[in-house]
Amino acid sequence: MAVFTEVSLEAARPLFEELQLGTLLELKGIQGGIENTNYFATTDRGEYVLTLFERLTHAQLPFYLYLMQHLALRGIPVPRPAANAEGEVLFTLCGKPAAVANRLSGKSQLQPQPPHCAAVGTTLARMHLAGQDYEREQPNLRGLPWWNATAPEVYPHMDDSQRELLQSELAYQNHIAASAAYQALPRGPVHADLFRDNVMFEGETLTGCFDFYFAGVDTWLFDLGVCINDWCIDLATGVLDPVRTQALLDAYQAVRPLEAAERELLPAMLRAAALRFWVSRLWDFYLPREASMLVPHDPTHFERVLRERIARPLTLHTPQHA
Ligand SMILES: Nc1ncnc2c1ncn2[C@@H]1O[C@H](COP(=O)(O)OP(=O)(O)O)[C@@H](O)[C@H]1O
Ligand SMILES: N[C@@H](CCOP(=O)(O)O)C(=O)O
Repeated sequence: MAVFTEVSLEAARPLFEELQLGTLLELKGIQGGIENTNYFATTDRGEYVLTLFERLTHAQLPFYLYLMQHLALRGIPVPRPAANAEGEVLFTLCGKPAAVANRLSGKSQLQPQPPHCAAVGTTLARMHLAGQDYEREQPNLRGLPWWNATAPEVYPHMDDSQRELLQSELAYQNHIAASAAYQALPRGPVHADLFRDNVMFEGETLTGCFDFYFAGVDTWLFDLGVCINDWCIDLATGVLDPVRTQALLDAYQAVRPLEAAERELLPAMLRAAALRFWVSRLWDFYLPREASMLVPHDPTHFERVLRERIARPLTLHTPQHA
């Protein structure tokens, strides 16, 4: 379910009028999603998505919504939040922060093939470059400081071998983060959660990326690691599929070739990306927030991925176009 707040046509109509999106004809609750209330909205002008934010506050949302607007204006396929005459994109509906964006066509590709991975690589690199001149600042709130703060909360729930792995990986990532090579990595606003379920395709054409609510400023390489760890793996084992990995990396590098330091640190960032989702899944699993509607994902998946990245670091091949 993903309609936590019921919205009537009458309640939503004034917002669509203010946004000059036409007369609202239909609202249909979207069943996917676990965090927000989402409706497909039909007006006499087109198809939109109405989102009521159930967790994020009015103060937190502008970074994400204006980032989506910034990227959409630069031709990146992301939902563009509709603005009123004053340029505002964040509103209040039924007592919740709310926004309206265009509806993306297509559907998620949950069994990606090399062309899908290549499309993700191309779009990710274009997104990174397009975000360079975004002016709002917010760190990745699920970055190293959060992992360091959260690990002690989950240690009591782990067995010895898991705790040792988490402790040693955190020590390794703190060491990497302090290095000159890491600090020189290019960075900017990153999606930070561009998993299979956050991208739409029509056939092999990528039609949109959505769910920017974990975005923040971080290294572009970390974002690349997040994508590879989801799009290019065998989900049962966590093992990287060499063909899909190469397809994603080649496509990314055809738009933005990796710098020498990035090539060197990619194995470390693949580990960082696995650690990030292992920690968040452990936290969601063992310390569910009161009244949370979130259904926790399996933490052992990313424990497996992390062990795999440590055991078999990725070796980079020369890109096809070089
Ligand atoms: N702009 C959009 N265009 C088309 N479908 C969308 C759009 N935004 C969200 N959706 C649909 O709504 C579902 C839930 O959205 P998501 O952002 O993942 O919600 P949640 O934040 O609750 O997890 C997605 O799986 C997708 O099917
Ligand atoms: N991709 C994350 C969970 C983030 O939730 P989302 O549904 O908002 O993308 C994970 O797999 O742990």
